[in-house]
Amino acid sequence: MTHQASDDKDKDTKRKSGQRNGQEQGRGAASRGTRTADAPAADAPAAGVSRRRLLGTAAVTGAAGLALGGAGGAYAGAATRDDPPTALSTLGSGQVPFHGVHQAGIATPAQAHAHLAAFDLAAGAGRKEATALLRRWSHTARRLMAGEPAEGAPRDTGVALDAGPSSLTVTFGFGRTFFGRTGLHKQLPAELAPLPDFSSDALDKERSDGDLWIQIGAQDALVAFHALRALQREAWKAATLRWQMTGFNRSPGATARPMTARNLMGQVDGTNNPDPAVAADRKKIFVPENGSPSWMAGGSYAVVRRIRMLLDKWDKESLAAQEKVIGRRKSDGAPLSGGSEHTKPDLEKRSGGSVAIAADAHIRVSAPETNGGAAMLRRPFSYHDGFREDGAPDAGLLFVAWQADPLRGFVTVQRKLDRGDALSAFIRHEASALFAVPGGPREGEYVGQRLLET
Ligand SMILES: C=CC1=C(C)c2cc3[nH]c(cc4nc(cc5[nH]c(cc1n2)c(C)c5CCC(=O)O)C(CCC(=O)O)=C4C)c(C)c3C=C
Ligand SMILES: [Fe+2]
Repeated sequence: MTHQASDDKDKDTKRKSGQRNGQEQGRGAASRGTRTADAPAADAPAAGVSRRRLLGTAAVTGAAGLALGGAGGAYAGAATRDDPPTALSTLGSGQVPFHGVHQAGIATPAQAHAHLAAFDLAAGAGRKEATALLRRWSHTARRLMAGEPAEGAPRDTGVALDAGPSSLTVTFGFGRTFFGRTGLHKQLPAELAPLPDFSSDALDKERSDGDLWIQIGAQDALVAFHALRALQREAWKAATLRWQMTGFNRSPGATARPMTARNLMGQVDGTNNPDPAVAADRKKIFVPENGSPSWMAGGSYAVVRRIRMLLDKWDKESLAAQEKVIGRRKSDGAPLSGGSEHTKPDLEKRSGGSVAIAADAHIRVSAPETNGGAAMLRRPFSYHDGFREDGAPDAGLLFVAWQADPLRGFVTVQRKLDRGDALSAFIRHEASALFAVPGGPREGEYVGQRLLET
């Protein structure tokens, strides 16, 4: 992570810096062409990709066999000069639409590269400046997601030239403090009430909260950085960076077949998530069309937690002990009650005189069944920001949880985890934020228009 306001401070013991897992990348990030903002894309490269059409064929490059991580995740074979020209990659051509019922970057399968950034409105900036900023940011996000260069002043940096849109998504949110600073108190959703304190919190206020939030995801690191930089520059004098965190996930094509991602503890992470394609699950993730406040229709609330993993401690545990902490097998993510990864955990099952999934196992304590149905869509990214003075990696999870109501999602579950999760001994919650993420913009709209023009 970088922290604009306190670069020097970062050199202290903490080495400040941000996650993910979730649904499998290989399942299609690369194979996704155009898709709706809330659904995975089809295979075909997006029509009209204009920044740079990804036609890098073997013939063009003169380097036959440069098969870069194709969609389905198959490892590149040893191609020969006689092979027919092959598109260098479908990875770059993946395009996610900016417009839609929901903003992109929520139901979109998590990409390999991410930036999370929070901004505060500058002193003296109010609703007018915020409105102009959201207009600028939306204009640029739409262009970049379509593979076009930024066109606002200052001019495009060129960092993403030659690359396709690479499934870039840019998602915007509003923090609680935004409403006071813009005089929009009456529009403040009750759901943005501050998160309660949890006993295991060790939060750094400087890396928490913020008036505005941007989540950027892309299958290419340069495309992701390009978007971050373009949006930061366009903040101009209206807003300044409060904190920024960089995250990553497995690259599409790294596994031979689509698989759920792993986190930096080595666990299969993201198995039991609500499915945005299922209507009943969608209700848990998104505010309904007739929801309140009306400007949040189709929106969602994002809880962001930077959770450092105590990896030196974790890595010393035996495999059996690690599996007991989570309640799942490390090799394939199967529940300890038996079956394979997607078998429903049997919380009652006993083996050898005790429950197969321990009373304090993470999946028991966090399961909707033990939390009155509370659920959230976890869409995290891993982070690694170097090493601390004691030699331990400054690494963990940028935990991003999406829900229609944080009280019925994150808060309920975290209260329970705080009291009795075996995983707590191996993690530290270091930063926290909650953002209202409005629904997706319709054609011709900018993000947040229904809030800012009420
Ligand atoms: C408050 C919510 C949660 C926090 C914070 C959290 C942190 C956290 N989790 C893992 C690793 C895994 N979590 C898994 C499942 C899981 N976790 C939560 C919630 C929080 N996790 C839920 C609701 C669930 C699903 C429970 C269920 O219904 O089965 C798993 C198992 C695989 C999976 O389903 O994804 C792992 C592994 C880490 C490492 C972590 C903090 C660093
Ligand atoms: Fe978890």
